Amino acid sequence: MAQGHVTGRVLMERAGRGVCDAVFEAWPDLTEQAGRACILCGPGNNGGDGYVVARLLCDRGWGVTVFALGDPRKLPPDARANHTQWAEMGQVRPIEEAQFDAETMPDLVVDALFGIGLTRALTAPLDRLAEQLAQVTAQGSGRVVAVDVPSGICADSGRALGAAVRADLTVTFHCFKPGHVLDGPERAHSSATVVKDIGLPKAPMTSIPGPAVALATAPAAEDLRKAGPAHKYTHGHAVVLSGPAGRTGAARLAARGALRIGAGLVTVAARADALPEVAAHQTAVMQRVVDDAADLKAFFGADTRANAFCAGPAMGGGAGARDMLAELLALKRPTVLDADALTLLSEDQSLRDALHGSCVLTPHQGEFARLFPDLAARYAAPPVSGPACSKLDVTLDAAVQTGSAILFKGAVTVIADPQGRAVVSPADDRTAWLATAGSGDVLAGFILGLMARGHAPFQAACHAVYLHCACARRFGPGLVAEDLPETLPEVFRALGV
Ligand SMILES: NC(=O)C1=CN([C@@H]2O[C@H](COP(=O)(O)OP(=O)(O)OC[C@H]3O[C@@H](n4cnc5c(N)ncnc54)[C@H](OP(=O)(O)O)[C@@H]3O)[C@@H](O)[C@H]2O)[C@@H](O)CC1
Ligand SMILES: Nc1ncnc2c1ncn2[C@@H]1O[C@H](COP(=O)(O)OP(=O)(O)O)[C@@H](O)[C@H]1O
Ligand SMILES: [K+]
Repeated sequence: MAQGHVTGRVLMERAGRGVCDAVFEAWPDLTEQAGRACILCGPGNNGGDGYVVARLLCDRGWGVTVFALGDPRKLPPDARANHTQWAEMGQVRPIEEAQFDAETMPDLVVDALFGIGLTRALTAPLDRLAEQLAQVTAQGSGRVVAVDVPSGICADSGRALGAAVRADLTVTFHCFKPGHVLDGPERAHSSATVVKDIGLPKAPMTSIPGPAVALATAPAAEDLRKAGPAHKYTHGHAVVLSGPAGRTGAARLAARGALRIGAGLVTVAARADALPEVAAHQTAVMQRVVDDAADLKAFFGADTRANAFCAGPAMGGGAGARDMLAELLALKRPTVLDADALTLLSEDQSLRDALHGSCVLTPHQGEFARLFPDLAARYAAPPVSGPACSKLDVTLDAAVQTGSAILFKGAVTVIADPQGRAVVSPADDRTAWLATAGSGDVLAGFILGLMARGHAPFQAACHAVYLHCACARRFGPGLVAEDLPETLPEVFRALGV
């Protein structure tokens, strides 16, 4: 397991030390007096990390019991060396003897059964142990720390391959793996995950391994700045197609988002009967009567200054909306497709065929399933072997299928483009406040505004998701959709824009 000039043995030592450090940082009460720990060690290098943790806790005076899966003589070399070192200090008992109940539960259980090498579901007695641990910790006894990944969870996807350890804390090394940040249809298997640096090259915590996959990062301030001798058209003209009277709120939210993110001009295009409603609520946003597809073509077909469009939020269905969408796609300009536009796309193959490389589709889970039933079924099927199908995989496939950028919303959002680039935006307690009516409409407006400003579709989508989450984090609890555009100036200032 050598990596450059650092030996695998050194990395394993650092990994074990990282686990101990993270445990005492997370639970300072455990530093007050030496406690009791139970370490579950697997047949690979994850188990090797476990033997290091056993030794380090023992050095601190802890009472340590180690249970091992399989024959330790068959461990890979670094893990075997750490097993040998531990065997001079304490016992190793077969995993079959392990069991957990509230009376005998130690202060700390270390899950070092499997890490990134898990290939299939846990079998007896491990599935039983995972279940016992979940029951005992749910009653408030003991704490479980997972080394690298909770055992039973696929590190590539975050999916449970059957039974899985439920950890209070997961300590991973060098950088997050996709499984730490993606969510699956199953419940989360770790309450918290921390990354410990083990001295490998490349800055930790900024990327996740795999082909061109990264965590969402802040846009560079200069990418968002307005400077120099510009006029409003330099920053683009964004157009939002509105729904009918009584349903214009979604388009107005998107328009406000586009304006705040810096589009030079924003127009809401609405049917004549809906226009007074739009006008009553907007000042800086312009309005234009667009009753049908012919109007759309007449007003915007030749006017190439209208350089980005958004269709879908509360737009409605039916033949009129369908024809409008067909006309819009024929313009081949940067276009965000959300909500009702996605439903129209899922019902009409000719619309789908008209998608192009300047489109961004922003489905939530239900819309994704309507648009891509095969991919959704693959994702929903309970996985039994690794690497399991992930939200990342299906978003990348959807981007290839449509030839457009796909932004798959949810607590965790994944953005992918047809060239195979992908970005994952992780969830936290603050971004959970984005689960409020209209926040998706604002996100569509953010993407629209950035595309109007000249950002390429994939980049606009990535920046918009980051800024959307940053607004939620900055505003905090109580957030409603209207707050998102109004928080953007503060977020811009914090980024140095
Ligand atoms: N990379 C690095 O730089 C560093 C890595 N480090 C550590 O190494 C860990 C990766 O180690 P690893 O590759 O040895 O894999 P690991 O997770 O121990 O499991 C493989 C073993 O499990 C077995 N097995 C799999 N599924 C099974 C099942 N359901 N039921 C039963 N058996 C099953 C599998 O057997 P097989 O599938 O071949 O039959 C094989 O024997 C990583 O997560 C981190 O903790 C750190 O030290 C820091 C530096
Ligand atoms: N736990 C969550 N569940 C659903 N959406 C969430 C969650 N956390 C954050 N979000 C974000 O909130 C937004 C909701 O958008 P959407 O589902 O289109 O709602 P709406 O149509 O009401 O605007 C998306 O950007 C999504 O990523
Ligand atoms: K583990």
